[in-house]
Amino acid sequence: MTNPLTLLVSALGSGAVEVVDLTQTLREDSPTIVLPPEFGASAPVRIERISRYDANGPAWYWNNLNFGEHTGTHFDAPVHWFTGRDLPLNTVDTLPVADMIAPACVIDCSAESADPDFLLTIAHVEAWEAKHGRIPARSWVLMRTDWSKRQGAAYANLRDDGAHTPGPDAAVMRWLVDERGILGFGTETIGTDAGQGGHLTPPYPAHHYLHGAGRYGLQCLAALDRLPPTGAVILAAPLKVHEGSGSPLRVLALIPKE
Ligand SMILES: O=C(O)C(=O)c1ccccc1S
Ligand SMILES: [Mn+2]
Repeated sequence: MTNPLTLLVSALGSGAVEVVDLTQTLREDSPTIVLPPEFGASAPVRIERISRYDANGPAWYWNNLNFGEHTGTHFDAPVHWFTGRDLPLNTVDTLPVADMIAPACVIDCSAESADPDFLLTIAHVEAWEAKHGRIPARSWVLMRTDWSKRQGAAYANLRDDGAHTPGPDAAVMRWLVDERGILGFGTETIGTDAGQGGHLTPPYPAHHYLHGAGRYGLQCLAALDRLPPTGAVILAAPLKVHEGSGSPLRVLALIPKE
């Protein structure tokens, strides 16, 4: 039998499988989640040059990096939320590596997301399933909003009462986890939850139900408009940080070309 990895390498070489980068560049101006002022805050991204072929290092260029775990395009592990705090293998350094490669279902909510407070519901997902088939267990569900096309303040979309960005409602997150057994939920926005998700019941339902079931989140994704509704395979391997709750990472999609 042909080694399936040989087939994959051949398909990559011939262009039969395209690799798409779903990652936003991690920069000093990468936005971080804004929580109510009484809570701790993520550190801003710092890229501190150590040397660049100069007196501090004549033949080499390197930097010190300083950033919060939940910055830029990043991965949420179950330990990140209280509902997942006591689960086994719930940190980025212990979660099963087999979960780092998985298929994706992409739900296009780009039109609806003209309303920054749009919430994805079960009805939206059932309408998607009527066209594309049932969401397979252990799949990523990626909510395409085209929010990654926004720049600066329009991306964070902060108002006096916090961020206004689209996301899932509580019922759909419970349903995706309990009835479809998804591996995780991914968004283009700064959180897997809607910007006003703290006012839903339970608060931040994507975090609540995903991590309570030992499932994962991906945030600040890009280029979801380049993915088909089904058929893509996602590579998402967070940094192996001791007892980490999440990490910035490179997220890649393998897409079969017709
Ligand atoms: O996981 C995140 O980046 C995120 O959205 C978040 C981080 C910390 C506290 C609350 C939230 S809601
Ligand atoms: Mn996060």
